[in-house]
Amino acid sequence: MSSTWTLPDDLTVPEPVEFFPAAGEKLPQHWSKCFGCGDDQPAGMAMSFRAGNGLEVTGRLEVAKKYQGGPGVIHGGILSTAFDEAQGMACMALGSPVVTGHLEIDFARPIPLGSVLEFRARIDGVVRRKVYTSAEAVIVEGPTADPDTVVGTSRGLFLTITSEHFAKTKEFVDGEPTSPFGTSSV
Ligand SMILES: CCCCCCCC/C=C\CCCCCCCC(=O)SCCNC(=O)CCNC(=O)[C@H](O)C(C)(C)COP(=O)(O)OP(=O)(O)OC[C@H]1O[C@@H](n2cnc3c(N)ncnc32)[C@H](O)[C@@H]1OP(=O)(O)O
Repeated sequence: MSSTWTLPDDLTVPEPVEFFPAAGEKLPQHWSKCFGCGDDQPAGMAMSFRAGNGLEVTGRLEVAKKYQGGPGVIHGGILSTAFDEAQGMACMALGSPVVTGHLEIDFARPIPLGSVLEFRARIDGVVRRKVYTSAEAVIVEGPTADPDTVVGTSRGLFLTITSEHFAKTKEFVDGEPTSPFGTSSV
């Protein structure tokens, strides 16, 4: 791995908000039209998430045949999207919407089509509006499944935002969302 990623000295580690689900419970979608997790997005990746301990979440992705990059393996952009989603969902523990500012991925092992990936993502700490996150992925089902072998890692900086952030792009939403703005923040 080659990276300039470093955690700042003034990092603080927040407590999850009180309405964040308990460990093992499902997380709500942040936005039903989301390509990563929305159930109102037929073309999407349909990722699902559960709360972990503290500031960690776990996510699940079934690697469909349409996600192919090289012969028989996942496209790197799909894996990057899944990390983006997983680390964004970890930020739900703050109770504030976020967007990705910076994301960097290491692709450690080939991931065959038909695998089921588990993502373990967490908030490492915050500085003002900056949320530092990291994650790993393992294959939990499929021909090369091994929950102890990390197949990809990621580090990402997310920024907390207000609902104003999406005011200018609201008119471009495709169709009527099943979960409206206001209840679904990003
Ligand atoms: C239990 C129920 C809970 C319910 C509530 C929870 C709701 C759900 C919560 C969460 C789920 C989310 C799941 C999402 C998953 C998918 C996410 C995506 O894919 S998002 C799409 C891609 N990203 C964009 O489209 C952003 C585009 N970029 C921007 O809009 C801006 O650049 C933005 C907002 C990122 C920053 O702009 P500025 O004007 O607001 O802020 P400035 O002043 O520039 O920066 C603030 C600080 O951040 C640093 N910064 C900003 N960008 C940086 C970067 N790229 N690298 C390093 N530092 C950066 C700056 O240096 C500054 O640092 P200094 O405070 O001064 O120390």
